Amino acid sequence: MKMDPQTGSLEGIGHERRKADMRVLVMTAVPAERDAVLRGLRGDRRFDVLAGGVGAAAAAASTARALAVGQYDLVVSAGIGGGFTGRAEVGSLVVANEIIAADLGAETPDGFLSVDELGFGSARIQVPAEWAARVTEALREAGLPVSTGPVLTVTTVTGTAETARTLGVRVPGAAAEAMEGYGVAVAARQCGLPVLEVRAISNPVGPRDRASWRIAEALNALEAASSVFLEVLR
Ligand SMILES: O=C(O)c1cccc(C(=O)CC[C@H]2O[C@@H](n3cnc4c(=O)[nH]cnc43)[C@H](O)[C@@H]2O)c1
Repeated sequence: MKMDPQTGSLEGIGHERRKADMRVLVMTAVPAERDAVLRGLRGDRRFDVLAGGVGAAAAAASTARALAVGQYDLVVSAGIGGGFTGRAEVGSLVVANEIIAADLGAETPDGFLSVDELGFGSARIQVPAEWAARVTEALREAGLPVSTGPVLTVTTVTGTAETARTLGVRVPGAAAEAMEGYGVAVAARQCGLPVLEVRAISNPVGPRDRASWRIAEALNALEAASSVFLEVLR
């Protein structure tokens, strides 16, 4: 099946054909996330779900390897993540409208310069608006708390209020942070495929308190979201 990787447009493709043909690669970081997604997908053969490792480099390499051997129409980065206070609460879901490598750039005495500003490509990858809207709406209709916004990919989990503030200023409207989305998205883009990122929020972005992370709750939300993928990613 052919799809415009920028817009994700499926125009001209009949519903029945889409249903039959769509193949989706879901990339998580760790096995616990992969297993939550697999539970939600209930063995549907249109989806392959892999745990590609923590961080953008492992995610990009694992995604590229999977895309080299399989035929897919859509790539999804999925897992748990940190939520920006006031944008995404613990236990809720975030669907990315943009995937941003938030610390890819250069520090200067006058502040951070992104790779875009440095003239070395882009730290931002757009999610096709049609897909982001469709998935957000379906999750909401399923009764799951969900928001849409930029999801940041960071190399270091934020551990202070100051860094949380800095990131929020760097990317106005930032909804969540995680560590893999940009890597998955770069691999997908190089193969001409559209990408989505969905995060289940396990912790607030801010002062580190690992003991308070609600991982089980987030994995349950990820499982519930994945069961919605069955209906909407077709
Ligand atoms: O300990 C466990 O049982 C467990 C189960 C599932 C996942 C984990 C992880 O620690 C996954 C690491 C993964 O989580 C993302 N993440 C979560 N919160 C944040 C955050 O605040 N900032 C950045 N990344 C976050 C990240 O994508 C990691 O790959 C443990």
